[in-house]
Amino acid sequence: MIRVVVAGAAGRMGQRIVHMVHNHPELVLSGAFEQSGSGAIGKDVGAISGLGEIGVKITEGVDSVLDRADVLIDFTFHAVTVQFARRAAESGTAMVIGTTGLTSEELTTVRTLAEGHFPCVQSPNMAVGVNVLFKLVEKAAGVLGDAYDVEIVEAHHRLKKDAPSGTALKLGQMAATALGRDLAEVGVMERNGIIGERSDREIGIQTIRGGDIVGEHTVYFAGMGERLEITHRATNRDNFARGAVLAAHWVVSQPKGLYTMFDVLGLHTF
Ligand SMILES: NC(=O)C1=CN([C@@H]2O[C@H](COP(=O)(O)OP(=O)(O)OC[C@H]3O[C@@H](n4cnc5c(N)ncnc54)[C@H](OP(=O)(O)O)[C@@H]3O)[C@@H](O)[C@H]2O)C=CC1
Ligand SMILES: O=C(O)C1=N[C@H](C(=O)O)C[C@H](O)C1
Repeated sequence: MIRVVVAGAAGRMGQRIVHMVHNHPELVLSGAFEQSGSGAIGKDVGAISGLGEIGVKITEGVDSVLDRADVLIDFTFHAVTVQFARRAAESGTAMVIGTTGLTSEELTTVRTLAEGHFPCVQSPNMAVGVNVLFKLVEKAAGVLGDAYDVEIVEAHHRLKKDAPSGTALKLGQMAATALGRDLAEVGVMERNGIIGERSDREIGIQTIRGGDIVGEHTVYFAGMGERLEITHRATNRDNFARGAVLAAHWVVSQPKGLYTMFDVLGLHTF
């Protein structure tokens, strides 16, 4: 059995991952933790996540459980993800990182640590449908080329902390790369006032936050006289959790290095 520890186990994603790990025939939930001060510490993680008691208590901090982990699944907060990656590097523990909002410096740190010390799957979206969307957008941008304006709109629940979503940024990167552009140069994340005409090369990424929207992404390829729109809508979090659990099962038998869901799902050549 593969021993899985879940970080942020009482969170929205943590709870769904606990469910999926608990019900997986080849995985065992060997630990679940929250940060110091959390009201969930000491409680049975099954009771918190709606499974009923399963005999695994939520403990305090990564060091309380890391020695019980073959793989650590992290859906928490960008700054702590890097701390967990440092600890995983020391112990050689595999990781699955779903947390978004990492700065480019934090992403570089995670990459360097993983390449030197442990296998890690990192993706801003673990859902199969979204990973297919990434590839469709890459292909569509490559075929349509500069004659079509690329605009991305994402919508999420009112409690989300980062914007734009990690998924929207990756969609922007996929389109930018296919068009030979650099998203850091051409990405436009806000428009307000007398901004003038749209430039040919910009890629717009706009954000909606409200209510309990789980996660929606639309990519527009707007041409003169026609428009292609490709949308993914998540209606619950199980798609993300299922992908994270698939990645956890896959990553434990990989050599050290940083991987994406394209590796897990075999989508590189799609
Ligand atoms: N890759 C993907 O497929 C997906 C990625 N995400 C990303 O996952 C992240 C989490 O999302 P979500 O579950 O909705 O957020 P939540 O806030 O519901 O869950 C995060 C959990 O992590 C806990 N946490 C924060 N700091 C620590 C720490 N130092 N140690 C242990 N636990 C900690 C939080 O505790 P506290 O409440 O005390 O802060 C909380 O319980 C976000 O970055 C989101 O964008 C979300 C869905 C899919
Ligand atoms: O915070 C969320 O909820 C989600 N975050 C991810 C992101 O930032 O892309 C993925 C998903 O859309 C849900």
